[in-house]
Formats: sequence, structure tokens, C-alpha cells
Amino acid sequence: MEPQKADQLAAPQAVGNAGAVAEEKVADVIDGKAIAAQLRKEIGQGVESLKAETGKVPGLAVVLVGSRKDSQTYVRSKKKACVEVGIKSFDADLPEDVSEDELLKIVTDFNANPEVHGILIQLPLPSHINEQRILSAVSVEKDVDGFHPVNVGTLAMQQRDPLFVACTPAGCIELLQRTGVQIAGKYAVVLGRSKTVGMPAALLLQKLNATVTVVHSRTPNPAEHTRRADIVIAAIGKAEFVKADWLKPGAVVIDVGINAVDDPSDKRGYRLVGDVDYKEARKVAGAITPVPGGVGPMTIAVLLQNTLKSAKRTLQASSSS
Ligand SMILES: Nc1nc2c(c(=O)[nH]1)N[C@@H](CN(C=O)c1ccc(C(=O)N[C@@H](CCC(=O)O)C(=O)O)cc1)CN2
Repeated sequence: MEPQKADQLAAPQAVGNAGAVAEEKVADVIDGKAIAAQLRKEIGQGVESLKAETGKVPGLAVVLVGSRKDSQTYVRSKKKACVEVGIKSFDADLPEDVSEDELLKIVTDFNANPEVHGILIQLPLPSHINEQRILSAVSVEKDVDGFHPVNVGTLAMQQRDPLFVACTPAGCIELLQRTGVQIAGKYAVVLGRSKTVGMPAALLLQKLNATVTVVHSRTPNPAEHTRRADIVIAAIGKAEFVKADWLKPGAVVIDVGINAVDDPSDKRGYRLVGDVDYKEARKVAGAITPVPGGVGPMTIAVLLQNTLKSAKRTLQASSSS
């Protein structure tokens, strides 16, 4: 897809008012749902070409432990997306009380399975399981979630490209690049320093030559930093925490938060909001991702992209030798 300019994404809204027509510029909406659909289309084409070349399709192992409703929903969406693009999924649905050793054995078996090119362990895992031990047991070459310490460490070193980068931060960068947002030379603020989103997002932005500040729960006056930022990535998990007056006019805002807030008027009894006060922020920002329909769909599309990349590495190497 041709990168779109941020200001080509949506027309400014005209706001009428008793006779006089005032024009209020609102931020462009970065449509993650549409961009993810385009990315899945490209992945589907890549899968077809790989199949024509090698006779094989990419395989993704999807490991779910326990019965958390949100994890079940995400896993269902991932398997559905696999079907859509032609990736074969391998399931392991395990009970909440599965032992760490049993889980390790399942990971080891998937590591050895030549039909499996990517292994996804849906997080969070139950508290009796050492998450780091399990994530480190996934083969680096099949770590399509980008959580293995070697892939994390390679990204942190900045000199080389890791085999895989975690899907949510990679999805944020893909959104910026596909909407034509310039990153090099810009000042970016990442809110949140989690291992899965904040830190890798900051490292990716820095690798792309942005100047980056990571703001976290112990940063005094976080708004002093965000107000200077050309790009803000919000990943703190606090509903509508970032207010309009935290933003520089024209800033590009990527909202990673997915927070459920009570809403009796919604049939689910709740609605999802981001970490940014979207309605107010749209009056100040230049472009912004909505929640839902922003970063979330990109997380799944990048997982498929990483799985295709892994399958190509393995299958094209073996077909040429
Ligand atoms: N192994 C992993 N575990 C988790 C990850 C991850 O990347 N790898 N990320 C999150 C959950 N997640 C994927 O697993 C995820 C979250 C949200 C969405 C999404 O598309 N959300 C929709 C809204 C969905 C709804 O209405 O409920 C949206 O934002 O539009 C996809 C994937 C934690 N675990």
C-alpha cells in the first residue's frame, strides 16, 4: 500500500453554529482496522507465493493456558486471522493448573515440529508459572511474539535487527510508517516502560532515529514531556489518563491502551477506551488512533507477518539447499 499522508486520512469536520459556520480542525483518524486488513491481504498473498514455491504453508502454534475470557477472545481472533491468510494453526488449550514442566514439554515439542514456524504463548500465564522460563524455552527462530531474551536483547543492542520484534510495538511503528508519519529527527515520548510494549516501542523509535523519552509512573510532571512530543505512544493501561492539554498541537498519538469502563448503555455493560482522552485529544492532535480499531488489530496482523517471515526463512533456505 502507498503510504498515506496523515493529513490525507480524514477531512476536517465542519461544525455548524446558529448562522455562523465555524471550522474546527480535528485530528486525522489513523484507522488501524483498515491498515491491518491491508496488511493481512499482503500476508495472504505472501502465503500463496510461498506455497507455490515450496508446496508448504506457514504454521503457528497457539498456546492458551486457563480460561481468562480476554485471552480466549484474543486467541480466537488469532486463529480466525490464520484461516483468513492461509496459515495453519496448531492448538494447545491447557487447564489453569497445568504444571510448568508440562507446559515446557509442549513448547519443546512445538520447537521440534517442522510444520510449526511460530509459537505463541498467550499472556498472561497463571501466577504459578514462571513466564520468563517459558518464553525463554521457545526457540529463538520460532519466537514470533518477539519475547525471547535473545530477540529482546538484540533489539536493545540497536546495531542488528532481531529476528522478531514484539507484535504490539511493531504494529505501532507499522501504523506510523503506513500513514506517512516521519519518525527520523522527531521527538517521541513513550508513556509506559513495560517489557512487552513501552520499552520495545522506545527502542524501535530510537532505531529509526527519533529522539526518545520514556515516561513512567515515577516520572515527575509527565505532561511536561508529552507537551514537547511530535509523536506520543501511550501504553500505561490507565483509562483516558492522557488529556488534551498534555499534547502539542499537531502531535501524532498512538494509543495502545485497551481499558474496559462500565457503561450500562452498552450491551456488554462496558465499553473500551484507550489511555488517551480521545474526544478531547482529537481537537489538539494532528493524527490519532482510536480504541477500539487502532493498535489492537495491528497486534494480530503483525503476528501473522512474523509467522510468514519465519516460515520463509526456514522453507526457502531448505528448498534452495
Ligand atoms: N502472547 C501475547 N499475549 C498478549 C499480547 C501479545 O501481543 N502476545 N497482547 C495482548 C492481547 N492481544 C493479543 O494477544 C490483543 C489485544 C487486543 C486486540 C484487539 O484487536 N482489540 C480490539 C478490541 C477487541 C474487543 O472489542 O474486545 C481493538 O483494539 O480494536 C488484539 C490482540 C495481551 N496478551
